[in-house]
This record gives sequence, structure tokens and C-alpha cells, in this order.
Amino acid sequence: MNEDKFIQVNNLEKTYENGYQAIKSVTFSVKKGDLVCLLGPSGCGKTTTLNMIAGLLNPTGGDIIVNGKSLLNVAPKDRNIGYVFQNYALYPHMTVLQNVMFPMTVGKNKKPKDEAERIAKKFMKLTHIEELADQKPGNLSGGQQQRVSIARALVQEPQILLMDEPLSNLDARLRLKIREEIRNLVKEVGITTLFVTHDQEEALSIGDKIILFHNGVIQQDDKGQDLYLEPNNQFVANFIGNPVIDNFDVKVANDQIVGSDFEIPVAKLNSSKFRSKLADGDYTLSIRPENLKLADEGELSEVIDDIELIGRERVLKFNHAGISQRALIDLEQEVKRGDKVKFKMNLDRIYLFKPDGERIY
Ligand SMILES: Nc1ncnc2c1ncn2[C@@H]1O[C@H](COP(=O)(O)OP(=O)(O)OP(=O)(O)O)[C@@H](O)[C@H]1O
Repeated sequence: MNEDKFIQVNNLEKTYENGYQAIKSVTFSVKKGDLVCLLGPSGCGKTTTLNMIAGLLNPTGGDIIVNGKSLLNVAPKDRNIGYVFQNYALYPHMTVLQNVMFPMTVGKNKKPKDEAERIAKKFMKLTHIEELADQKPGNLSGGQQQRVSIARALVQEPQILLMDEPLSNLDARLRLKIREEIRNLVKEVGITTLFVTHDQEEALSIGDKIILFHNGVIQQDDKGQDLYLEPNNQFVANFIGNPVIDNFDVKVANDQIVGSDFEIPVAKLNSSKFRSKLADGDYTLSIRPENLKLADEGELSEVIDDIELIGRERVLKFNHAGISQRALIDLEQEVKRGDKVKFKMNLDRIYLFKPDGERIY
């Protein structure tokens, strides 16, 4: 078995019975022990992919191989996969201990009671719910219920763990705490995990890598930092980053990039960063707000409309050719609403996208 391809998804497809193609030839692999996030907007196909791996849905094409073995003809209960749902799915009439022990009291994984209890307590310790053993789920907070469902998924020592938006029912502060706990836990247990989320910040903070979906197609499969710094296309550039990336309509002609009220000679760009030849035509020039610097001379002359404080930085908002844009600056720099300023673009950090989203620079 190749540890780099512990999970191998090959040309996976799913067309629902109504003819809707939710997954279009998706291929990716996951390294043993990694925590990989499936990220994307609502409806992009994350849950469909997870459910095919779990065996809750049948693919209409392709294959899913885990630890060198295809899962396609293996019944869901025999796949040895742990699944943590968004809504916890705990048994309300059972105590926490009974819930966590449950998978070891039925079917082929049935274990003697004292052994089941010992294993349950081991995972309850890891998920910090030992003191809740005799409580019923109805008496627990959302975060505690989620810990119970994670402990219950882990007791069978599954070969992989699937988590579908496990934090979405928690408040913002608890989400931050539990996501750290989940990352520490899966690393401690060493279990290969697929984690579905629509929250880019969550994915960037916990994923060893991120697979970004849109319309049933993988847009980029990379480390978080690479999605941020080297987006494959316009969708990735727009989806990743907070505040969002600035986009300017430009035309390339006569070796100049011409926007509304600014011009950049193509010769000033870094020739090693072109992915293909820059033909004349329409493009979007994109730049992250932190790569616009206040300067005495710069490509953009703007009036600041609004200023927003976020942590140690400030977001300056301005309107360029009818579109609201942003620059991110340090707190120390003096700027007020209504000020006329100039921004210099870091030309090593701009992107040029064709109208179909393909990245050229
Ligand atoms: N049983 C079904 N029949 C037809 N279409 C479906 C069915 N289930 C899901 N879909 C469609 O397939 C697409 C992908 O759905 P999926 O649930 O995988 O998205 P998702 O990325 O997990 O989104 P969310 O975050 O909203 O759950 C959506 O457009 C959805 O409407």
C-alpha cells in the first residue's frame, strides 16, 4: 500500500435520479494520517462525495480505494468508516457512556461489555467527556454532544473518519475551540480524516490540505497557503481570502495592461510568472488587499469611503470604477475617511485571469 494514497478517489461521478450531475469526474488522494478538508459553497458536492465514500450513496462512475482495496462492492457497515454528522445523531434515551459504547454492542463488532466499556472510556478521555458518562444527550451543550459523537465514531477504530460540517451547530467561539480539539485528536489517534466545511477559515486552520469544489468539479487540491497565494483560477482567488480579493477589469493591448484610470506596462511583470502567453484582450486583474500599499506614487488614486478595524489591521474601502475595493493596512498608518490616497500594487502578487477564469499570470 502506498501511504501517500491511503484514500484514492478515481474519476468519481454521481448523477442523481432526476438527471442532475452533482459530481463530475472527481479524482484525489489522501495521505495516511492526514486531515483533509473538502471545501466549497453550498451545493458544490461535498456531502455527495462523503456519502459515496461512506457507502450511503452509490456512485454512477469511478472508484473509491481505501488502503489498496476498492470499497464499491463493500456494504456500508463493512467499510470500517467512522462518520460524524452535523446534527450529532445521538440516541436521546441512552447515557453518554451507552451512546459511545453502542457501536460495540451490536453486529460483527460486538465486544464483551467490560472491554467495550474500557474502550469507550479511553475515547471519552481523549475527547474530554469522562465526567459526562451518566448524562443524557438532552442535558449537554452542542460542543459536548459533538464530542460524544466523535468518541462514538472512533471506538470502532475505523480506518478513516468522515466529518460533515461537524461544527456548524456551534457558536463562533466554541467552533474555534472544538476545531483545534478535533485537529489535536485526529493527530493523536493518527486517523486519516476527511472534513467537510463551507468555511474557508476553518479549512485553512485545520486542514493538512484543502480540496476546493465548485459545481461538482475540483478547482484546486493543495495546501491552504498555496490556494491563497497561487490560486488556479478566478473562482479559487475569489473564494479564498478574507477580506476578499480585489478585482479590476482591464484590457491588454500594445504591451500595456489598461484599467479604468491606471496603466501597467506588461514589461514590469515578472516574466517567470506567466502560465501562458498574454494575448491582447479582456482580463480581470486581481490583487489581495494586503498587496495594495499606501505610497506617494502608485497605480491607483482613490478616495477612502470607509474604514473598518479588524484586529491589528485596518481595511480601507474605496470605490474604483463603480466597484467597491479594499486595502489592508497597519494600525499605525494615519488615514481618515475622505482622504485622497495613492496605492502601489505589489506587481509580483497580482493575478491576471481570462474571462473564463483561467489564470494567465
Ligand atoms: N437526492 C438528490 N437528488 C437530486 N439532486 C440532489 C440530491 N441530493 C443532492 N442533490 C444536489 O446535488 C448537489 C450537491 O449536493 P451536496 O449536498 O453534495 O452539496 P454540498 O456541497 O454538501 O452542499 P451543502 O453544504 O449545502 O450541504 C446540489 O445541487 C444538490 O441540490
